[in-house]
Amino acid sequence: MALKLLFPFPPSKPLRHKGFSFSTVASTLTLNSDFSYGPSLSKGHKTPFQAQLSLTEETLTLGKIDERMFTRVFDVAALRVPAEDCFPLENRLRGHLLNWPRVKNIARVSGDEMDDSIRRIMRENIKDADGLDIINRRIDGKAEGGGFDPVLYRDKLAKSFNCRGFVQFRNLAKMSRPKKSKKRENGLHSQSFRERKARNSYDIMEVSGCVGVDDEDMSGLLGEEFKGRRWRGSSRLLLLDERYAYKVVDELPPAIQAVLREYNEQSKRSIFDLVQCKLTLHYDYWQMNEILEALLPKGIIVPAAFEMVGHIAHLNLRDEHLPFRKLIAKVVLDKNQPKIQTVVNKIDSIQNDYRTMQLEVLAGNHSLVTTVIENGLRFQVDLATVYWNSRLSTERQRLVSSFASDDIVCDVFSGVGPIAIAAARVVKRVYANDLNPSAVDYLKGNTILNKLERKVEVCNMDGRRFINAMLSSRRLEPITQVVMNLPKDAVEYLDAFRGLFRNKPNSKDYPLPRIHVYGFSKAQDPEFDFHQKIRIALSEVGVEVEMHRVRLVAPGKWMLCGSFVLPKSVAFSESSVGLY
Ligand SMILES: C[S@@+](CC[C@H](N)C(=O)[O-])C[C@H]1O[C@@H](n2cnc3c(N)ncnc32)[C@H](O)[C@@H]1O
Repeated sequence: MALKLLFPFPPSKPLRHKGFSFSTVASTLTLNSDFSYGPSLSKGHKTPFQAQLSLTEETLTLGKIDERMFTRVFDVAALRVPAEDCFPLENRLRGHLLNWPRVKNIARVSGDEMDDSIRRIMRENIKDADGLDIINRRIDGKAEGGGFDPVLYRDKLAKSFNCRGFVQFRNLAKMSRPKKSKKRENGLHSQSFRERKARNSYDIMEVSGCVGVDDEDMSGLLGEEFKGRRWRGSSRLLLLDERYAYKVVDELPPAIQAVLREYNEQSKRSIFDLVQCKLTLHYDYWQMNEILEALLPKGIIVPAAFEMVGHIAHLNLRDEHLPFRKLIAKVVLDKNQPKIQTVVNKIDSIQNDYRTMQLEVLAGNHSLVTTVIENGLRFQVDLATVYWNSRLSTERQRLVSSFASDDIVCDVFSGVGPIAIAAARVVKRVYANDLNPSAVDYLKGNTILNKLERKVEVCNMDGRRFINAMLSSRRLEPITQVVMNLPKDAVEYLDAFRGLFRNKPNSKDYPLPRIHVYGFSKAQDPEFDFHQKIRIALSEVGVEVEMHRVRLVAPGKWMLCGSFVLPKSVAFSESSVGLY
């Protein structure tokens, strides 16, 4: 956070208190009736320019936000203290300092810094009222005998050059001028978020006036003889709690009064002032919900959450939000960059075979290809063509943690491979399949991305055919785990296991796989309901199923995982279901 402090404005109307003199600050302040702690858009005051700004149709429907509308100015009191006393005092005054989120309570004062070597020279040379003139002459290289001090020389050079070259010799300056960059438009709203973030300037503060000590007075630092001179030495502002914004010293808590008294009386170098500042908070300061609350029409619930898939924010907006979807997306993007680069909204519920979503890109770049990191693995996905759901990450972890190193896993509906590839880290071998050719392409890519391609064999066929091929094959090692993660339909595929083992050699001793099948249930007793569905699909009553509730996908609708060992009666059944 950088605080830009402009001061001092000439104080008006002096007050007096026990040896200190104070000034009130001329202000156009309108006190607000919002007494909650901390800054808010409804507190503070707007600049006269802002008063002319209003919400436009463009803002609401196209999401073109004039960020200047969100600038708010707050009056804050501060102690202006010598820089070196700042940290001890911060500790001592804890509880009395400003405690606003993301606002530091120590503020830098522009031009407050004095180089140590200058300080030393000041001490050594300034013995009388002409001392400053001597210093000035030394800076300008006109000092008698002394020559340049390296620090002062550097200072002088800094005045002759700037980043574009020589300040005074324009032709020479051209030679050292950096390449032209695009001229920035005027106004904060035109700067990109990154630029401002880089400069850490989401809150900018100005000192509106200085109460107590004449700013031209240097006597505190250099002794009485320098009263009335310009320089004051390094200082910082300790921002006081918002309760003290309009207080004079008499009204401050004893702890602060004691500090002021102590330092002003004891220290000859004291520059302790009570000053009144204007703390200006900009668009970047405010949180997503605060901005949306201010922008959306009253009565509309502010969307509070979104799902993140790599760099993509995935909104699930209600109908009432749809007219403002671009505005909402713009705020989501602004407030979550650079993590979020694209904001999309789901247009329709998932209905197609490949379980892909219909998405509308609302803000940011239009690429729906992203990389997701899940449990230390990297997955490339294209949300336009494949299925992905980050909310299932815990479930995938739970499932894979039940696998052993000698397992051979079949993932029937593997998508881009979050289960198959995670399993490949643990087990001996994985066979992964998906009907969607695009998912299979990404699956192959992801096995390589995670350096597990040698452990994963990828297939692109219908699930039923895959089950048949894998489990009835005589060439393959026995499959020990089968994952069927297609909650809408997977249970319907269980009949594919009927009779698959009847032709195996030594069939009666053949190890039977453990099947993990996913499904939904809206029933009162979801476990019972899903168990019934499994029994019916297997045409077998005596099957013991271990049930796990994965998550509530909609009010009253559970996603479940049923795990069971394929019953012998099903595996060796004489009747089998054909491939249709
Ligand atoms: C719910 S997704 C699960 C993907 C993956 N297991 C995951 O956790 O991300 C279901 C997947 O099954 C695939 N699918 C749908 N019908 C299929 C079928 N008949 N045979 C094989 N795969 C199918 C879809 O393309 C989709 O990738």
